Amino acid sequence: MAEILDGLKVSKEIKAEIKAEVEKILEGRKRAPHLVAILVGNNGASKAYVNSKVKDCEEVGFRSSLLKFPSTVSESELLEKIDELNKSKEVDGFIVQLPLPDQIDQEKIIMAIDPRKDVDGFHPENFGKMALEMDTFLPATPFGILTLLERYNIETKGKDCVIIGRSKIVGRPMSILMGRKDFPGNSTVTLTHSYTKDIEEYTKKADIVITALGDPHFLKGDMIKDGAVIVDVGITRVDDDSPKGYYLAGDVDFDSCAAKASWITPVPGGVGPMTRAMLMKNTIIAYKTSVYND
Ligand SMILES: Nc1nc2c(c(=O)[nH]1)N[C@@H](CN(C=O)c1ccc(C(=O)N[C@@H](CCC(=O)O)C(=O)O)cc1)CN2
Repeated sequence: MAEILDGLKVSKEIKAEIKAEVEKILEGRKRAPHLVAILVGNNGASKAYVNSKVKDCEEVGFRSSLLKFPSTVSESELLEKIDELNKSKEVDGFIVQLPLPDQIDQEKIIMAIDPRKDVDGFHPENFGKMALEMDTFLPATPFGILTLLERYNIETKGKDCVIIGRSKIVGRPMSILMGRKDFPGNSTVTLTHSYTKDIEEYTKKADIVITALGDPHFLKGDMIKDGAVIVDVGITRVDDDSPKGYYLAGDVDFDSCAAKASWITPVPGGVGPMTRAMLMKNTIIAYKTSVYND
């Protein structure tokens, strides 16, 4: 039976470490780190994620601002706001919550963010630096997974790692990070996706499987090998009769995989809270490296 990679517990530890760091910083400086979040539209999950990021800021002692725009907002309005945030001496980092409505070109928005304030690590300059093993902001979800593996001392060196899903914010950066020359990394990585002929052929041989496809209960126990490490990034809201009206489903069929794996992340309480904690980490890095906060 697998042991749990407890993202909720580790995220609390990380936030406590950041809080202590902020308290120390504030002894000698004028202002707290400031994170701004831009939320466009009414997507229920996006609203919940952004609100939880604001709550995390309060918890660690950051200042936060939530800027809400209607789903009809124009691209130029958003670009104007981004320009303002780029120039502001009061803002250390900001994020634009994804996904964005269809009329907005996501790439244009990401390209407009000053890489020094891009605490999501999505700007091509930061993505490139990540690939080149240079110091930069790592995208929060992959950063969270690496940190979770590190805190549980999961060996990744020389392991076969299969990633399912090649999204720009999770699967693709994760595939780069797992193959980098630092810890945790040094894995042999296979990035599988919708055109992979037989995913099972890969997952059955993998020491580490990271699923990020958003297909509830996709990965079953008979698709993995004994002792594998299973990391579940998927969080899908599935409608049900509960008071909330939905439950959260991971990509992993938890019971059948937990029976065979050595380590496994739960949903909720695994990768999600780690994503939030690493955004706080990136924000304090942005604050410390900012030219404006002395
Ligand atoms: N600008 C960004 N947009 C999006 C990102 C991102 O990193 N930057 N990632 C995802 C969503 N995401 C962060 O924004 C995110 C996902 C999940 C969680 C989380 O805490 N999940 C909890 C369950 C929460 C719930 O009850 O719904 C868990 O898994 O335990 C936080 C953030 C897409 N967009």
